[in-house]
Amino acid sequence: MSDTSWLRTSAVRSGTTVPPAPGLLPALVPMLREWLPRQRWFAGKGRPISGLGLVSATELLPADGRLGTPGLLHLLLDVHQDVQERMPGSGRGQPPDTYQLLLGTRALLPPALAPALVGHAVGGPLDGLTIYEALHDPRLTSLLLERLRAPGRTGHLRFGSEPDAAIPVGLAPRLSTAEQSNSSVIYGDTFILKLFRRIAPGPNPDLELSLALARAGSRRVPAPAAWFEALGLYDEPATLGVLQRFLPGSAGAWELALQAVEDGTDFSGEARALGRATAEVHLALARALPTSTLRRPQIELLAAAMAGRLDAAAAAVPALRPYRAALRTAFDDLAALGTRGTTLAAQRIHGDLHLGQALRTGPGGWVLIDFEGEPARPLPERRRPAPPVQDVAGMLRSFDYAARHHDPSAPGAPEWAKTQRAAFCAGYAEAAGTDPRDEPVAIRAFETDKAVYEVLYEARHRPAWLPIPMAAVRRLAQPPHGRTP
Ligand SMILES: Nc1ncnc2c1ncn2[C@@H]1O[C@H](COP(=O)(O)OP(=O)(O)O)[C@@H](O)[C@H]1O
Ligand SMILES: O=P(O)(O)O[C@H]1O[C@H](CO)[C@@H](O[C@H]2O[C@H](CO)[C@@H](O)[C@H](O)[C@H]2O)[C@H](O)[C@H]1O
Repeated sequence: MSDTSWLRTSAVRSGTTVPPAPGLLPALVPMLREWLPRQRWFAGKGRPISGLGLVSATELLPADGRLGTPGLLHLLLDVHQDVQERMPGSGRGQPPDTYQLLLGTRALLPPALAPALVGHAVGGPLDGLTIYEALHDPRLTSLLLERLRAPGRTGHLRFGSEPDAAIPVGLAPRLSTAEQSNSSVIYGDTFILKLFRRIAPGPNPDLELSLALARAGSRRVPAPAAWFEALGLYDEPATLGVLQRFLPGSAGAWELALQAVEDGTDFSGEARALGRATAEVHLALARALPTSTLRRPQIELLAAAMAGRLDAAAAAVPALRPYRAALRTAFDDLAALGTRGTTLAAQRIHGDLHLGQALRTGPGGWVLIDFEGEPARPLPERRRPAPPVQDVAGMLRSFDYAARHHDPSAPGAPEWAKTQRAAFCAGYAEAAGTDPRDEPVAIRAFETDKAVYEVLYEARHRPAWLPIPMAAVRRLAQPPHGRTP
């Protein structure tokens, strides 16, 4: 029998490593070690886990040990991994990543885990309890919604909501099957709860920006209704989850674009509308949140960071190495802008804009989601004002992805992508009053930076997709001529 006393602990300070003493957590550790890397949202794939440390454990529903009665355990867990290049800036002494886990605990036999939960066991029995991924258990995800309906604290968890959020009782939950970096539960086609998997101190921009936009009256984002965060563990609260309006029947821009490529139908009207929507979001963000001006030192720093990311990506992905010098010129040209006295306007932006982040609620009715920024970058960096052309470049890259998805070397791909890219920029210019194509140096630098990120991302997560950003790398390595796209 294992000791479950740690289950009653409301929090353990960060930095505590799992003691090699008897107890449920030490017994759970080998199972989590094996289970974590198999999860879609686990960002540290390919690097061995060298240690796990408990940051906090909160029982949202105590496991009382009665047969079949589930308990809900909220864990924040530090995952230490052997150092290997991951993103620039990472090196020896790299801090652990903190992950959020929601675990169901159920006494077994009889009844054993319901068939729907069997494939989601983490392990056990430990102290008579089987441990499983709670998000597959509707009893537990319903409980989570109930908790969000009632603002207040449980241990180190604080639940908050918008004053006018009307969250009905009894909405049926289902776990989203979308390929995503986090985990989402949909409640009755009315709300969607995103649970951030990798946690950092400070407001998560997905909540921060969508709340600012919704409060400013923007209809280009699903309005947040409630959220929860970890308190008292870091200098600042850490956002753990956000409940937003679900857009039933919406269609993803990525799927619509792929369909258009396959059918050979025109997508430029939608691309133009998407450009307008992006510009509207940028204008609203610039009004609602702080802006800044990037001058020579900041522009040089920006270019140096891009060059650093290129070096780190080239170290990790050999296919990138022959293009490194040529790609580098894009960043040198950006730095030269600063040297010549050009300034760049910076503001809060989406930070990881691509077709997968836009949902269409009707013809031309685009809504943007997932304002988290690039998940691999540190949170303070993701919250810093940046030139809005970064988002434009992200979307331009995405049209290229859609064009090459079926066949990376399809002869029609460059032309299809070029048409959509031009339409997107035209739509953006209509709403913003400034045309991103008038900033070719910045666009090329950001596009190159994004393509480099994608090479690393695909090498890690979807090696079969690597030829898509590699085609862009070859294009971007050519000397620039004139306006983009
Ligand atoms: N408000 C919403 N309404 C409808 N579907 C949504 C909504 N928010 C997210 N989704 C769906 O969930 C998927 C994943 O959401 P996203 O915020 O991008 O998660 P992640 O950051 O984990 O990648 C989206 O691609 C979309 O299909
Ligand atoms: O949506 P996420 O926040 O999880 O973003 C990550 O995953 C994306 C893929 O799911 C990745 O996007 C890349 O692939 C897309 C097609 O699947 C394509 O539309 C994008 O242009 C391309 O960058 C994104 O980079 C990554 O951060």
